[in-house]
Amino acid sequence: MILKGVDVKKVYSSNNGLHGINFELNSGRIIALAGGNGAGKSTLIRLLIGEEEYDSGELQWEDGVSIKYMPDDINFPPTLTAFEILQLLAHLKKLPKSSVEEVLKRVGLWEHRKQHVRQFSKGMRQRLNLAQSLLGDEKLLILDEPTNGLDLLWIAELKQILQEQKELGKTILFSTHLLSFAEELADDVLLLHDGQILMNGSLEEVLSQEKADHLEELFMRKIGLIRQQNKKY
Ligand SMILES: Nc1ncnc2c1ncn2[C@@H]1O[C@H](COP(=O)(O)OP(=O)(O)OP(=O)(O)O)[C@@H](O)[C@H]1O
Repeated sequence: MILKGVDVKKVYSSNNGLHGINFELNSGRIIALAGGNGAGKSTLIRLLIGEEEYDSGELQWEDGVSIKYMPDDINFPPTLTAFEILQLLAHLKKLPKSSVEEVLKRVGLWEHRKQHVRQFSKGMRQRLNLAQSLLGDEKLLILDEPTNGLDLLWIAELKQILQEQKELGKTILFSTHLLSFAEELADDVLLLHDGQILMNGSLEEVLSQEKADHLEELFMRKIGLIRQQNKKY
């Protein structure tokens, strides 16, 4: 297990956030952190990468976990080229120059490496964002809504890229509100709703336990139940 979350609580003044969640993330898996708007996905990611402190509870990390993060948006310096940006990052991390070429080729930006980032489309910026997250050999790769701005071809390519990263021995956690995407890619799922966990475990187990064919069906069923319960009180 790479991480165990015990009663992790982070509540904002709005009374929203994460209300004491318990979960387990297993190593070497692709994990979907799924849920609708305001479910608490970004909040959890901020706690995992240490950008924010939790109010109470505990994150019990396996020894020596290093994290690489792909934010949902990066403001790259607009006057630098894609190559210059990645070269700078590789230099800071003492990575070989060849790693820059490798990741730029993998995200289809090698031909555009000499272009300034301000000329990039949203999808190209997102692929550069993905490329920076692929530089290095951190054990855990956390991606915040990685499909944002990607077209159908690149969403398919993203799935392959993340599978390749898993084959390299990494653990991958990605957030999404697209349950079909989560289902196509993930081994495990952590499904949040209103700062609570609806489901956590292997996708196969979760679906068979709940006798559902798809995550969406299961999600709608659970949400329906929650709404009914709330009506009663
Ligand atoms: N800094 C903050 N101050 C107050 N409330 C916050 C803050 N950050 C998040 N929240 C609230 O916490 C809840 C969870 O937000 P979060 O951004 O984690 O959800 P999310 O699952 O990432 O949603 P989305 O898919 O819309 O990005 C929301 O109700 C949000 O309004």
